[in-house]
Amino acid sequence: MFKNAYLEKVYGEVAVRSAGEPEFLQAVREVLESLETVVERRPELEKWGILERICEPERFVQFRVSWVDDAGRVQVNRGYRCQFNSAIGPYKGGLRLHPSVNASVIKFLGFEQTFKNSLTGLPMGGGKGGSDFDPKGKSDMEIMRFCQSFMTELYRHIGQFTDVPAGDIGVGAREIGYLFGQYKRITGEYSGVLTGKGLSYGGSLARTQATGYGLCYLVQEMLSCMKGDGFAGKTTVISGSGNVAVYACEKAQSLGAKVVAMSDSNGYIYDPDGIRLDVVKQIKEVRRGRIREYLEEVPGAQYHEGCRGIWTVPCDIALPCATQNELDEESAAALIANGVMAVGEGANMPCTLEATRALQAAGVLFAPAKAANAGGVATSGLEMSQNSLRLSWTFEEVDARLKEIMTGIFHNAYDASRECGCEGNLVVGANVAGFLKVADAMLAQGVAY
Ligand SMILES: NC(=O)C1=CN([C@@H]2O[C@H](COP(=O)(O)OP(=O)(O)OC[C@H]3O[C@@H](n4cnc5c(N)ncnc54)[C@H](O)[C@@H]3O)[C@@H](O)[C@H]2O)C=CC1
Ligand SMILES: O=C(O)CCC(=O)C(=O)O
Repeated sequence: MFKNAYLEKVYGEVAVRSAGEPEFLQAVREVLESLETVVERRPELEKWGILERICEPERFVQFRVSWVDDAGRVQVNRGYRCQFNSAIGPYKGGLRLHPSVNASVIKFLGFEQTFKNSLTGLPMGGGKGGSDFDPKGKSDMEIMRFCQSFMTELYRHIGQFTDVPAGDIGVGAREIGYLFGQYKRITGEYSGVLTGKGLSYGGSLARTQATGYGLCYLVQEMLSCMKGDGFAGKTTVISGSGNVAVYACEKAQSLGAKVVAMSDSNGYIYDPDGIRLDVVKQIKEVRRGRIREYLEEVPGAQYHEGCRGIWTVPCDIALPCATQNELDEESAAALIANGVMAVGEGANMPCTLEATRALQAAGVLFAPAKAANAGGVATSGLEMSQNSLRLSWTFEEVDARLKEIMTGIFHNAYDASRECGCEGNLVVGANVAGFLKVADAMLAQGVAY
């Protein structure tokens, strides 16, 4: 699998130590496969055990979260925080609430976050957390009690200078508000300990839009530099209908794309006239309903059960924005057969390794998640800066910085791919560029013995 013996050894050790953690091993393998030329050029990486260290979280906390439901019954969930790497700044990364959350998922997300945060150019280490709690169907009071109980343990592990969580799947402004309130209640401290906060208590303008907008800024730059093209006039398919998907749709449409399909975990809608985002926002952001309800407002659209079918919808640009491994080799084959031109990963690791390889081999432009969805955490970094300065920047100011950061990430990854001898392979480029900054900081900081 690896040409280089050091990479083979490191991956073998991780595979033994993390047996039973498939998502984590998938993420590690993808990064290590990108580092062949780097380890050849930099023997000090092996001497100082950088790869062994970078693949092992600095700290992994697992805890019980007990809370009382509306019927007065005690419920128990499992909470996690993985503090993966603090070489370039305090741990930073979201919290995910979803029944599929386990140690493997949290570790893969924390590992990816380390390199993604490095690519933003901002001083943030990598972390991730969450719980197997399922927010679907829970009342507002149940969500509040869960968040308060979760923070009652989490607060001792986080802080504005140590670890700054934010949202992810199942965690939006409402949950961040409950988490922040409980942190403040327990510690008596008013600080930028979380990002994605409401605007009335320290949140940043444009954080809500940032991941989706940022994805489109990077894809637009990739299309422009690598194909002399852009979103204008392109048929686009976006999976998911949560935070990332909704704002990717908004920006793609404003850049002239025609978005024809979106989905949730039950199925997808196809609207040949172009998705009406006001309807999707009403369903998802206001009513917290299901995507099939779109047909009540737009009877001319179609609804199909099952979410993978969305990749059979013909399109020029595909933006997977739902969850990990949602786009497999079969889906990639369908996209290629329909002439897809570019894929931009809005979700974390939405394409399987096989799907990524197939798309790249077919000459499809491919923007990997670490680069493409870094706009969310980059804007969280800007929220931290504003909190420290006790200032709020305008929407236009934050959006302009976001755009600059995303175009910078594209060029950084592109240049790194050229230096590695595989010009245009942004998977390799993003992994190498993200890795080198973290590795150099680890080398500079030494190893304790
Ligand atoms: N919110 C953020 O700022 C960032 C999020 N991400 C990633 O983007 C992805 C989406 O996150 P959010 O939009 O924040 O979550 P969200 O909770 O707002 O939305 C998730 C959406 O995906 C749908 N979904 C779940 N499983 C699905 C499946 N198998 N097929 C189709 N739809 C499915 C859900 O119904 C929901 O509409 C995740 O991978 C997350 O880690 C990455 C960077 C930043
Ligand atoms: O805004 C943040 O801190 C984290 C965003 C996130 O979870 C991600 O980039 O996957």
